[in-house]
Amino acid sequence: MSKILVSDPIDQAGIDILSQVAAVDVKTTLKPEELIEIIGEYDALMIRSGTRVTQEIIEAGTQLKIIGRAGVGVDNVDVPAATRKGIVVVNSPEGNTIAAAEHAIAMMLSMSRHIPDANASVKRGEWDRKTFVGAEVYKKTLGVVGLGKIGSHVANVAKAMGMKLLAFDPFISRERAEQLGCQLVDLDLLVQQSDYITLHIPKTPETTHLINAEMLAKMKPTTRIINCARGGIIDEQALAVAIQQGQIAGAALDVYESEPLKDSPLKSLGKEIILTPHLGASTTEAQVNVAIDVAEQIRDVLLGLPARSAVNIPGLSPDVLQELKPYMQLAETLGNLVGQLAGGRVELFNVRLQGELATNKSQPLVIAALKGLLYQALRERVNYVNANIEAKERGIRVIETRDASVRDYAGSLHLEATGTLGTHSVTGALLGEKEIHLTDIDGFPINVPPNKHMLFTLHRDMPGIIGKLGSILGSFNVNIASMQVGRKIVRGDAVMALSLDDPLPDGILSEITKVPGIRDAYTVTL
Ligand SMILES: NC(=O)C1=CN([C@@H]2O[C@H](COP(=O)(O)OP(=O)(O)OC[C@H]3O[C@@H](n4cnc5c(N)ncnc54)[C@H](O)[C@@H]3O)[C@@H](O)[C@H]2O)C=CC1
Ligand SMILES: O=C(O)C(=O)COP(=O)(O)O
Repeated sequence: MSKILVSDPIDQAGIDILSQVAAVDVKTTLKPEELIEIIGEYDALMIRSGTRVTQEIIEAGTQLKIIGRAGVGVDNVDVPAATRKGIVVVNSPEGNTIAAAEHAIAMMLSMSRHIPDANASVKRGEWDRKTFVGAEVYKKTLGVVGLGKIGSHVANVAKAMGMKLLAFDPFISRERAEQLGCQLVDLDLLVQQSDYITLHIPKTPETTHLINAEMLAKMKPTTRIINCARGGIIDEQALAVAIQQGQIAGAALDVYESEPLKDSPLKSLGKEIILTPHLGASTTEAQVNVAIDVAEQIRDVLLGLPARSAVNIPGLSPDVLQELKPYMQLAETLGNLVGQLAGGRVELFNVRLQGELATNKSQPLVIAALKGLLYQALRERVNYVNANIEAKERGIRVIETRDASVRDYAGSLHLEATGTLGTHSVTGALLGEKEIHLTDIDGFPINVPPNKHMLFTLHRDMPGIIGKLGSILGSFNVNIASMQVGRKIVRGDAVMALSLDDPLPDGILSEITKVPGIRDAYTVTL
């Protein structure tokens, strides 16, 4: 039975799903060295932001197949190291969007009305109404940095509160920003004009210290800044100085350069600053959402199915995946088959997406085909995550082409592998939405479902060949389940595809190729 380690607090709904397929250990107080020591036993690791999954942990996770982040940010996971080892990293891109957006709004209003300090003063027995005079957000300008899922919801709510909206996001179109009621501007203008600035971007090398002393100096003395995205996007030292010196009015932070926040000049500031302990995603609703979302993906991956929100498998969004699911197996089977026909080292791999598959959305099928192609060499070590890297390291050039005009089937795939031993091709399609059929081998039309054990021959179409082949297989005690000949012209070249009940014993191929008229024979195990 598989084993899953849950190393951060996860809602029980997620644990229940994981328990359907694996033994689940919940250990939420592990030190890094303790995690390294035990991770080798586990097939999957489920985390939140509390666990740093370093390269060292990934190296020690010799059985790991998947790391599930019950939330959005995967900056605490060494994703490139996981990718190199073929470990899928999944997250929950939308499960906590509303929670994080509402936290940002709550921070903005709490900061404007000094709610945390006013509350504390009443609880101390005071009744001080002068100190806590606040500011309204109505008709003020909110600058949204990062107009993705969370930033968009914040913009919608802020608009409803009567705020004027500026946005900075180099990857968002002007039309999208306008739809959200935001004027798209550059960061300089945004920081100069905003009364409130809220950050909703990932932490990357480009965004680290994006808000630094220089940026803070451009802000108005009345500006308040909110960071519910990632620590380190604001330079904390520079922020503390800017608040102390009255360069800006205040800040509300949920995330920090180093968590938990220990010694920091931010802690000694007064009512100008609000600090929460990374609570953006901490609502009952969001925790149920992300736990279920990620646990389902871990369960699926352990059952051999693809994940819907893998961060290190390109182009696999849930709706696309749903559409492509039946074709993924087709692509993988054909890749495996053509790899075995080609034998030797493959140098060029051409994947042609045909009919309704001839769209950009079908790109994951290329990876699935590549995974199939590499299966003979790498077995279980190749997966959707590392297939591209493995192909590159083996010097396999992958060419992807599309032909929407091929209409024999709704969608079909044509794979061609050229290697040290020559070129082979195979085409396949789905019948009745699920059943895989091989429709062409090396340019010869056939129509057979793939079988675990198969034999293909290239021969001259002439009387007696089939009989001779049958007797050889019989003499080796191999039972034929089905047989089909594909030919272009009568008595010309032909391909025979045989499905066998038994594996082919060693030595049988040389017997088969001795039959006059049989030029080549290939065994395939799928
Ligand atoms: N405090 C908390 O508990 C939570 C924090 N988060 C964090 O919130 C952030 C935003 O999350 P989502 O909205 O779900 O992500 P998203 O991917 O939907 O949006 C991010 C946006 O940032 C933009 N962006 C990327 N680089 C940029 C740059 N250099 N300058 C300006 N814009 C840039 C992207 O184009 C995208 O539109 C992430 O850092 C995530 O980790 C998310 C959930 C909870
Ligand atoms: O989803 C995210 O990016 C978050 O920051 C939430 O973090 P958490 O799961 O609450 O540790």
